[in-house]
Amino acid sequence: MVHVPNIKLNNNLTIPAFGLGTWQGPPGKEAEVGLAVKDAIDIGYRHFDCAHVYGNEDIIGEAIKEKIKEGVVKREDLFITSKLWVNYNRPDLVEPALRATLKRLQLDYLDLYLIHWPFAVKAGDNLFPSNSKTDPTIFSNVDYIDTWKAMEDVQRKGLTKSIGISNFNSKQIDRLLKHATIVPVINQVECHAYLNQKKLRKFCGERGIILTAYSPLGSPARPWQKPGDPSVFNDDKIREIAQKYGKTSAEILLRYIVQLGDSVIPKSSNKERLKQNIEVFNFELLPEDMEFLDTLDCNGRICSFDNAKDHPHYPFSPDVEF
Ligand SMILES: NC(=O)C1=CN([C@@H]2O[C@H](COP(=O)(O)OP(=O)(O)OC[C@H]3O[C@@H](n4cnc5c(N)ncnc54)[C@H](OP(=O)(O)O)[C@@H]3O)[C@@H](O)[C@H]2O)C=CC1
Ligand SMILES: O=C1CO[C@H](CO)[C@@H](O)[C@@H]1O
Repeated sequence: MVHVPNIKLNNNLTIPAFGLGTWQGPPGKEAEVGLAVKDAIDIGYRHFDCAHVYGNEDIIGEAIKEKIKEGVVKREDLFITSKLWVNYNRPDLVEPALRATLKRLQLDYLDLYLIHWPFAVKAGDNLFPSNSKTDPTIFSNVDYIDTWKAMEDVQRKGLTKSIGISNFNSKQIDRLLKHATIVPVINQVECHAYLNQKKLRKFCGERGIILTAYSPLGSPARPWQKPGDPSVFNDDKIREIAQKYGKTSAEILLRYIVQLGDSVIPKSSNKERLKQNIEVFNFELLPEDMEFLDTLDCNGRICSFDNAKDHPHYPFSPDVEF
């Protein structure tokens, strides 16, 4: 069984440094995730990153239930994250949204619940509200501070062990901390060799917040990819380092994040790749290779949610450095 180290959170709980991403990019592939979760549990994965918007919490819930029933794991061995989608950021919708997630996952509590994005869209059950196919998204002006207060309430009620944020920038975190009673344990952000988040990691670390790195392989199957987009996954320089260690590019990219100290959540639905990915704890990159990988940073963000760029709580405006 693979041994995955834990990272200590600011509330003295821990998060496994490695987990499985469950966002299935291409539509129609939702069912694959059930098999992937079951394979992953057999391999030794204990940390699963879910979200309402991924549309597969029910399938993941079934897979987890099956593995608990088989006696392979107990609920308390698992670390399950989910995220509040932006149509439920209004404070009175947070608890019902979390309860619906728990129902789909067939769980009594989450280990971690995250605000998925700091901006909100029109409240209601439509995840992507717009007036027509060509119209832009209908946004709302819910303040993430008010959402956070409701997140604190659901933690107090025991519906989740910890709460955190995702896609928040440094200014938003500072503002949140001025109003928060509970400090977020995690900021889940895009992080890979083209966007290594050095400044945000330091900033969050000084405030007791750990980063979880999403799209650590550069999300090579993301639906909005265009031909010619830069690809960290296919970078020749990473391939060269991989050859030097007798590893794959994926292993080098994942080991890089692990050595930066984040929790990392690559997605795979392939049993061999699930095994390969979690074995990044059995080798180490030399300091000179870490330094070289640092030089590849080029602010290469791929998950930028451009639709929301004019929203006052959009996190990636050019006027905010990190
Ligand atoms: N908070 C947020 O806003 C966001 C969170 N996330 C979370 O982060 C997770 C990971 O990010 P994601 O965007 O999915 O992308 P990743 O960077 O994890 O890349 C996943 C892709 O890489 C392929 N892959 C995985 N392992 C290997 C390997 N060893 N060799 C070759 N190819 C490999 C997978 O294909 P295959 O399945 O065929 O192996 C899949 O197509 C998501 O699933 C989600 O849980 C992601 C985006 C935004
Ligand atoms: O986690 C994510 C992946 O999918 C979503 C869209 O469908 C993204 O917006 C999001 O941040």
